[in-house]
Amino acid sequence: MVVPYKHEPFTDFLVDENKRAFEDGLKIVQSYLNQDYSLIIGRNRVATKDKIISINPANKEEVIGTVSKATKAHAEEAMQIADKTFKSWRKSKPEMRADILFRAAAIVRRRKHEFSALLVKEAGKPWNEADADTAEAIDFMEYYGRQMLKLKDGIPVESRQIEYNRFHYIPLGVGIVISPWNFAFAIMAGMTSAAFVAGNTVLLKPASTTPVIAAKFIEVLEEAGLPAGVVNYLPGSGSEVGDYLVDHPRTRFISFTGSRDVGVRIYERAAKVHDGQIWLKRVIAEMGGKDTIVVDSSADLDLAAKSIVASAFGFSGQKCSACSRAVVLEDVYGEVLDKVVELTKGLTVGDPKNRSNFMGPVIDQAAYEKIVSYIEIGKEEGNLVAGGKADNSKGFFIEPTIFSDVDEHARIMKEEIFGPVVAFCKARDFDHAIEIANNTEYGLTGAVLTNNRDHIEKAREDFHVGNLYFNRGCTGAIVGYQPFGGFNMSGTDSKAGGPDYLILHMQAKTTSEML
Ligand SMILES: NC(=O)c1ccc[n+]([C@@H]2O[C@H](COP(=O)([O-])OP(=O)(O)OC[C@H]3O[C@@H](n4cnc5c(N)ncnc54)[C@H](O)[C@@H]3O)[C@@H](O)[C@H]2O)c1
Ligand SMILES: N[C@@H](CCC=O)C(=O)O
Repeated sequence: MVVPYKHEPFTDFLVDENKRAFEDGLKIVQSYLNQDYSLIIGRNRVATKDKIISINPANKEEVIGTVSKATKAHAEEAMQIADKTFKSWRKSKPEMRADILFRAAAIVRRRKHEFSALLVKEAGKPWNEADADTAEAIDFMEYYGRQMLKLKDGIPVESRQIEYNRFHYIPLGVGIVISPWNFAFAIMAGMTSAAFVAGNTVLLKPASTTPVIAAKFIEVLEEAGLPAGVVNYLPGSGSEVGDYLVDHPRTRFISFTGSRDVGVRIYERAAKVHDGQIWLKRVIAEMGGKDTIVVDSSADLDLAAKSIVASAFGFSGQKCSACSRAVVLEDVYGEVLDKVVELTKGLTVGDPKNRSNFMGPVIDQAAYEKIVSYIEIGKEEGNLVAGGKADNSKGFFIEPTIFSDVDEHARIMKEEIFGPVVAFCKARDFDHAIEIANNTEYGLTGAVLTNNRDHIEKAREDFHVGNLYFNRGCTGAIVGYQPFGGFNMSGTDSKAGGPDYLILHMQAKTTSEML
């Protein structure tokens, strides 16, 4: 009997023992920096000449690892293996597949701080953010394993006396999992786990900035007993390997998390039926956000300020759920802004290997340039009241930045920046605040700070986001507690870590036997 699911607790780093354990994790990771990682295609480790070099975004000189880079030929070989493996894997017992996930979760839990330390180095995550990423990876494995056990016998349907009807779920086939770098462990592991525990085989293309954590995850799956060929590891260029696999006629589904533009491209390409293709591909896409915290006149303003700061600047604002817009009712606007500026001035930015730094770097040069260009746009569109400086001499560091008095239609109020930049906008009244909150093409997360019950109910009905929070920040959904995913251009309305997520990786079959 499997014990009921509970989310993995976060580590309290004020406890000396935990702090030391994390420092040990950093030492372990340091001992295996700069190793070479091969592609994994079926049973074969395939080393290529062309490499992806994963670097530490806080220290560009430090190489985390070199990773073989798949070509289209490797993608084709992996597709054939995955397709062949599907023939046996689809018949494997769901209990066995779930057990592999439970074992994998246990292995990661035992090496938790090592995995988090790797995220500090490879993704530039501060300790607490890295700890939460690893905890979420564990949660996804534990949760999806249990969901599979719930779904394995299907759902009861009615039968007449002359017949026996059954309704159960069967897997889809080969799935392409394309994951982002920002939850380099949790999202990559969650998408992969959901796909294979449902009985599919997988070609995993991790983000090119964080391929090493994905390689380590595959090692864990192997140790947990996952047969060769079920999950194949194929780092490579999105436009080359990604397009090839998305277009492939044997691809049955694509599970993608990343930016709006790449998501739309995949969605469009997947809609085309290629020669030899005998199904319509399914696309599960989780995309960007432009997330808003609304502060009502009745709110606890200290709580509001803390929530904005944590949601805007945690992990340097590089969360799809990050608060990049604070919409504040005019009578409390000045007070909230002052409090947020004050808290922000106390934040430290630096190498996340030192626990004292609240914020680390942004992920790479391209992200750095994009964010800096939005800071320049912000200077035209609002008043710079905190931060604004950036330094990429050693790593990609950008100060937490606040713009005040930004018009509701300004670009920094509409476009995803994906960095530590928040725009403040004044609302006339609560209805106006919700109108502003809904005025982007996204619909991922949002929060409302209020003590007005009518306003809570209005927001519940009219604030059109997949994850809406009251009297807290807008980041930090927990698997199984706050299923996560957005509306409109934030994706295909799926909910990762929710009770209906696994079904997206399966198809329902009805059988009816005459008695
Ligand atoms: N909704 C969510 O749950 C969620 C979660 C995390 C991140 N995100 C979003 O992800 C973005 C940040 O992540 P990112 O920078 O890694 O996104 P990205 O779109 O640049 O890349 C995501 C993945 O797609 C791959 N890719 C790139 N071009 C491709 C192509 N033509 N075909 C197939 N694959 C291709 C990349 O290599 C990477 O593995 C932000 O927009 C953020 O909001 C959304
Ligand atoms: N699930 C995470 C965000 C994932 C996207 O980056 C959160 O709720 O903050």
